[in-house]
Amino acid sequence: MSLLVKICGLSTRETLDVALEAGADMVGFVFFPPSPRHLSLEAARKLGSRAEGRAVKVALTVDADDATLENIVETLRPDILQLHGKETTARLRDIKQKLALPLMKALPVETAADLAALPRYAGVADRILFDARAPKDATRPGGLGAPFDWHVLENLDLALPYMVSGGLNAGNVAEAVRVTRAGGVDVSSGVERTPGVKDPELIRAFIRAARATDPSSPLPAYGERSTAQRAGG
Ligand SMILES: O=C(O)c1ccccc1NCC(=O)[C@H](O)[C@H](O)COP(=O)(O)O
Repeated sequence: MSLLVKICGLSTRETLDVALEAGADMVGFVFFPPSPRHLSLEAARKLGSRAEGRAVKVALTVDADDATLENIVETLRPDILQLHGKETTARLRDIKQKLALPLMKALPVETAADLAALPRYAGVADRILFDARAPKDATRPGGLGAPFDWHVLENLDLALPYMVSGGLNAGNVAEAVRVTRAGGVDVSSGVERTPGVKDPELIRAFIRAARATDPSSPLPAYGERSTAQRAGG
């Protein structure tokens, strides 16, 4: 199956269009006020309708309560929820039962010990996102532009679809895929000129570099599978 490419933290119509036209499979929208990529619900409504049917819409939240999630689902109409906080497996089951959407659980990685959390989440999440663990003094748990040691995942044997993120860019994405054998890649800082400001050429370069790692799919992978298939794995 071809590599899934996610551009995360999109917040303008122009850069969303660039990501969609360049063939991103997934487009991520951040709902976390301390983030420079945070979206208002009204902006989410507009960007969500623009992306409808053209890529998997990912709503990214951090330990959000039910009301916040319900508002996001109503306005963005996401295909999958990315839970990027300390959400427990019980909370994932609760969200699944209430919202009936696929869940991608972000797991912070610094050392191999961080993989201990994987078995319990693999039993309830639909996808796993391995992201670089944020420093203790970070203002947000992701989107920090720093990679983790991908070799931590080199012997991973996981039936669940998983993506890798953290400090990716056009220059290192091929190595990240080679070492981790991830089925998807996710980038935010690596396609920005300044935090929260996506750059069209960096978006295009990243997607080209990611596609080049998978000669079986020179074309954008999005058209090959339904939105639901991409969202759920
Ligand atoms: O992007 C953010 O601002 C963010 C804020 C709070 C929680 C998660 C966040 N991003 C999560 C993502 O999926 C990022 O794409 C991922 O962490 C990679 O980010 P980067 O290292 O900047 O490419």
